[in-house]
Amino acid sequence: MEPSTAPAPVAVPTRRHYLMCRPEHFDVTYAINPWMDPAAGADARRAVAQWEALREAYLGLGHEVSLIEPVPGLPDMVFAANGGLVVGGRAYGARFTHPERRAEGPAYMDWFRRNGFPDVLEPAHTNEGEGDFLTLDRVILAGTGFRTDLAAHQEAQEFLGRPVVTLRLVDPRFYHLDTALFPLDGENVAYYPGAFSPGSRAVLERLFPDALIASERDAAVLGLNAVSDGLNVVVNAEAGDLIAALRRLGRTPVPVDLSELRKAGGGPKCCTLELRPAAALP
Ligand SMILES: CN(C)C(=N)NCCC[C@H](N)C(=O)O
Repeated sequence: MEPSTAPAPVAVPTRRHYLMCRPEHFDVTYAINPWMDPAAGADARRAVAQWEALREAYLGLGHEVSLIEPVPGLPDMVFAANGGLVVGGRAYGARFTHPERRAEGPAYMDWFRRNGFPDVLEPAHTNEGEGDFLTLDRVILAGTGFRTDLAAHQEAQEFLGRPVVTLRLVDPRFYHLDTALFPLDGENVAYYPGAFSPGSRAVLERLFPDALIASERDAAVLGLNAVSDGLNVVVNAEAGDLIAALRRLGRTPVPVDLSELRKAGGGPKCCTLELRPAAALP
């Protein structure tokens, strides 16, 4: 972890609205990323207990949490972040890469339409929602390389009217952008450089000269799959160096144990889709 020389900015939390999906049907029955081992499976009861603690953490921080009904036969549906991208009250739907998850896209789009987000774009291009689109005040950062197509970056930009900056992922362990980077607030990010192509690393250095640079050790426990409200950072408890660095930056880490969900390759952010109403961003 590189020490920060810049004075810590004053961190201000804002109240968020999250969508989550209880992992009632969670299991590891197929392998679509290097974290998944169907022979080992997973324990849905343990996953539900860990997920409940995550939901409690958000409620304890004063955030609103809405729930989508889990669908039998869709064990990865708990990873709500992949279900779409909601910015300015508009919902850009997901279109999953792997057939095993394809039915999740319409399920989430249906939820958006029925729950106050009628302006939904059914995507023409493959994209896995907030797994590969991370929203800051001025730009949306977008990952490609493993799941989300480059053409989806354009599609999201046109639909949402916000600049989308493409970042290329190169390490299969970090197959979604939100495994390798998270917004600390509306203007700055934390990331693991090894997950990105040289050109994308240069882009990140230009855009975020004061970024928090995370180690491979923290990235390898999905420490960067974290959720910040501007002050409080809900983060995998095993990411010790990252947690210490957040404290030094004046942030409040909120460690959680999602080790059961990590068996499918997910962490706190994967379980959390932010619903940004119109006028929530500058
Ligand atoms: C953004 N991230 C990392 C996630 N939302 N990950 C969860 C997806 C896990 C699922 N088994 C898959 O491979 O699609």
